[in-house]
Amino acid sequence: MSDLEVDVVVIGAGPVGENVADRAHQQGLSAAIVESRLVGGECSYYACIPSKALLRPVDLYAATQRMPGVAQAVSGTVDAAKLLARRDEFAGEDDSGQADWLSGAGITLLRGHGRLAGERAVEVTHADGTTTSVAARSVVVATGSVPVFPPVEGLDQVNAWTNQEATQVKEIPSSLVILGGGVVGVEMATAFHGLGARVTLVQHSERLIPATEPEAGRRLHASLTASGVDVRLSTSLTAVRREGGEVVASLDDGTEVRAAELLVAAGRRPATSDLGLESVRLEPGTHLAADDTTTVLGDWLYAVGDASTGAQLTHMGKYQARICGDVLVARANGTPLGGRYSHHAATAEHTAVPQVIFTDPQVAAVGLTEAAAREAGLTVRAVSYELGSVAGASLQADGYDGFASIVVDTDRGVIVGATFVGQDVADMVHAATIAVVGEVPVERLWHAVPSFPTMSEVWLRLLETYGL
Ligand SMILES: Cc1cc2nc3c(=O)[nH]c(=O)nc-3n(C[C@H](O)[C@H](O)[C@H](O)COP(=O)(O)OP(=O)(O)OC[C@H]3O[C@@H](n4cnc5c(N)ncnc54)[C@H](O)[C@@H]3O)c2cc1C
Ligand SMILES: NC(=O)c1ccc[n+]([C@@H]2O[C@H](COP(=O)([O-])OP(=O)(O)OC[C@H]3O[C@@H](n4cnc5c(N)ncnc54)[C@H](O)[C@@H]3O)[C@@H](O)[C@H]2O)c1
Repeated sequence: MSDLEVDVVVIGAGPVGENVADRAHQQGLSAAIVESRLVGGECSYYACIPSKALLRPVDLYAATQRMPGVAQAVSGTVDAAKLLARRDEFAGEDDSGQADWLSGAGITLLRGHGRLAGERAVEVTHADGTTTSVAARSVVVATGSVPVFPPVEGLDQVNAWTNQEATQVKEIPSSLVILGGGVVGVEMATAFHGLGARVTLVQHSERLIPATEPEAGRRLHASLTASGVDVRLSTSLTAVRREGGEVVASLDDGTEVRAAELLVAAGRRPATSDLGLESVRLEPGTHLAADDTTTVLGDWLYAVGDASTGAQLTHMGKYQARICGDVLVARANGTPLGGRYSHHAATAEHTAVPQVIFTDPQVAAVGLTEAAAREAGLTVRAVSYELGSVAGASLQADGYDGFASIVVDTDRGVIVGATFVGQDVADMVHAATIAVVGEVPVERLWHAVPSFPTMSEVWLRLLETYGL
């Protein structure tokens, strides 16, 4: 006999888990959610929200420096204490508001560590050691991810920062070494450099943000370097030690870098090691392979968000969550599941994952890069255009540096990928997302006239460059 019986139990109350529980509950299913730390998850306290709260003032300041007449008005140094206080307003480590929201929504919150205990069963271990057993028609894993520590000598002995210490920083250190030039690495380099730290970024591959178009990494590299960040490409950290309070990082080019702190931003792994996966014959520590309906096993085990094989982004996790909630409801009601573009298939995971990297320049992209499209066997042609040559961009900032590119599937005449790099491009990617998801023929896009003088005029230039 279980302590609690519900239609659905979700393990992990990050943004993704919360959305599954809410979506299913709003359509009549009883739902419980298990959380071992803070309701709201990594995103709310240690990732998306605090990082963007740190980055926005840096971004704003950079923009003023490209505007004669304003640059002089905004002189002096950034008041880091005020910015950290503002960050705390967004991402203080208090989840009472989110917990209240759950209870107001009628979802049962179980605080503790959740583990699968066989099919359709979850055991929750609370902080005081007591347990609650939950029986559910469906179990959803939404446990998120944790940082990876590469095998570097001494790395586990220097109190290295992860994204948690970086985003919750109480005082800006005088200097910071960052291991990893992926998304976390470049965003945190931008934030900490802008807030006054001397930053060294170590990346073992030959470019920054390697998953994006190569030109995006090149422009970002040039900009970070010009602003004073010491970027070491094709370089690995071989050993690290603390000496007199400082971190001493030994690099494989024979040099050493000294800094007050070291941030590890070398990727993430799913938080599935201690989840009882062995009780249902799944491999602990692996990403849970979910199909397009978010189902992992039979009609009862589901996975969404960073713990699953989907994209590691909040908006994509929440998209999977909406699909998962609707699949749970359909199965509970005996309704057949719909197809590719129904509410029951996370189709965009394959074709149209958008992402914005909040650096200076911003990098906003959706769908496939040219290389990824070719690897997928598509026949494509990519064209690009200097954003600074568009009237809207040159009005936006003096010396505007940026570019846009589209990847066109020439067999079907539709865009399968787009990238925008430059100041204030974040919101431009959604138009591209609509074009990719809608599979709008480029001939039809010719009639989507961008307003003058906006940066979206680059769409017209891209289509002209393509040959329309
Ligand atoms: C520095 C940084 C910045 C980022 N910025 C962005 C951004 O700007 N935009 C974007 O889209 N994405 C961003 N991301 C990625 C984003 O944070 C993740 O994709 C998102 O948090 C995934 O949500 P989730 O709900 O799957 O997992 P999480 O947010 O990690 O939540 C999982 C929750 O499950 C709980 N949990 C884990 N195991 C158990 C268990 N066994 N029992 C009970 N509870 C458990 C955890 O305590 C946690 O609260 C960023 C990531 C980092 C590191
Ligand atoms: N704005 C956003 O959307 C945003 C912001 C931050 C994070 N995120 C998400 O969080 C996830 C994790 O980000 P991340 O930056 O930790 O991972 P990542 O996989 O994007 O980047 C890690 C980088 O570290 C490098 N690296 C790994 N081991 C190394 C080593 N030993 N020495 C030197 N370099 C090494 C890799 O080459 C890689 O480029 C990403 O998948 C991303 O989607 C998104």
